[in-house]
Amino acid sequence: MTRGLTNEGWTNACRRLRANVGDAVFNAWFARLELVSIESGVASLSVPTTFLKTWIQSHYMDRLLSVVSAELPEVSRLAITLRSSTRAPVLPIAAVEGTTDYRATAFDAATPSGETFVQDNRRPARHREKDAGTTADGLGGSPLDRRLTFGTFLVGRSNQLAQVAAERVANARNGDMLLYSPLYIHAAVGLGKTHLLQATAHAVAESGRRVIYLTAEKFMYGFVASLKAQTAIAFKEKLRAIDVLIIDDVQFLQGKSIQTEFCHTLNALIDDGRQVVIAADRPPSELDTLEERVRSRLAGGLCVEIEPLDETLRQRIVEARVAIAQMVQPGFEISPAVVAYVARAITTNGRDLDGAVNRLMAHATLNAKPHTVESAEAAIRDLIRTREPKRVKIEDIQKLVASHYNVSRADILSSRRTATVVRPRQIAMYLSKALTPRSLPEIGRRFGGRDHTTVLHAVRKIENLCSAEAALAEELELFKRLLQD
Ligand SMILES: Nc1ncnc2c1ncn2[C@@H]1O[C@H](COP(=O)(O)OP(=O)(O)OP(=O)(O)O)[C@@H](O)[C@H]1O
Repeated sequence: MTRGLTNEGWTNACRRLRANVGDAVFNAWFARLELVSIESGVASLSVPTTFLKTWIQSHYMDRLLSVVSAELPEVSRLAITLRSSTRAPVLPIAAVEGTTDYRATAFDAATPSGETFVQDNRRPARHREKDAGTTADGLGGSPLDRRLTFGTFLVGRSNQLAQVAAERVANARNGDMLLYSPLYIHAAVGLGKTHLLQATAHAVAESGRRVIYLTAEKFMYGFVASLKAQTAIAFKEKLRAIDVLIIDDVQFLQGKSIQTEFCHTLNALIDDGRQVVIAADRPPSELDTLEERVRSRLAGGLCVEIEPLDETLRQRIVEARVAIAQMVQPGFEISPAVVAYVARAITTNGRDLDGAVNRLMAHATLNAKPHTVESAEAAIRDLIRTREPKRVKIEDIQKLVASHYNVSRADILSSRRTATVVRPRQIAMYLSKALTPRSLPEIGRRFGGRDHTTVLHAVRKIENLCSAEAALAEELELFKRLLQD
């Protein structure tokens, strides 16, 4: 059987299983199950934890075998194995190996103007992204990526303030009164800091002003190299002679003498009315490795955060990426339903959205047919797992705990006091307190109208048991992960 058919069979088997056991149980126990191989009638399936492996083996082997063999008739036995958390799943991902970085394909191959870029794919992804493109400026700054402009930066509620501030900086003219310097932009990974900083650098350069964009790493490297070559004074003068200094990833700035130099440069530029723009993955007050005076100087201008991308913005980013991908692969079609699905499923950041479109493109080529929501789901399944913890519902906690302990949700809500029901009920109450913002009285109400003191007693009891019973502690950890995934 070809890999494409095997993938399809596996996806269908998962769908059957979901229909068979229901969404809550499927999500709890099977969402992380992956097909590794089929050899001599044995389908090898992997899971990430021993607990899941044991649970599936002791409760679901028959049902699992029946759905798998119904879709993949060559399978007569199953083997559940443990996979390492770092290894990439073998199927279906192996089929698109080497193409997971979206920029290495669509975004690299063509810009909206059709321009082609060359890039060294052997360099680590992080550096490749920051240093992609070829327009190194004459001042020894980090190279700018020509694709990262204001034109390609999509604006939504989460990044509007940062975008407006950056554009103001970019549009200012020498001699204008500075509104804020430094402009400090912070955000979690992949939310567009580098994009915005490089867009600013492009726009400033186009206006004829002198701009330098440096990663903190490059700043450190440049300073140390100039010290070695005894050209430190020239290095400082060069930096202080520019109109706009842009430093990315300032959280990586290390070393006392480097920080002192950095602080001098900041002071010299800001005091002289020049613009400084900084980005980091946290606010200045949390830059623990930086000296206090550097932190306070960084906090002295305008500090804005890019917040997680909302669904509408994610959808627009996916649409834009698909449009670029279509320049490379004209037959590549993604239906609005699939775009909406990707935007809903990938909640983490722009980089993961890039990765998802890249996956879809590779899978579409492989399968030679347009994606359905189901095939898209299978193609990007492992990317979805890296998303932020979701809001947990008390009802989901009750369902999961009940299914784990082989009792019904009605038992948990009932007034039954047998040990087989009391313990799951207390665990579910404990998890409700730990994973939701609900108050004790609210939790009590949601557990069959119990008093808040009953909930408090349950929470304390499970906390105490956890310190004595390692197995219970491990089980609770797993529940938490399953519920938040
Ligand atoms: N608003 C946006 N519009 C268009 N593309 C975006 C937007 N936000 C993020 N992206 C894209 O998401 C990817 C990651 O963005 P970027 O590299 O700028 O993130 P970052 O915040 O600098 O991440 P890191 O902290 O890892 O350096 C890039 O391909 C970028 O173009």
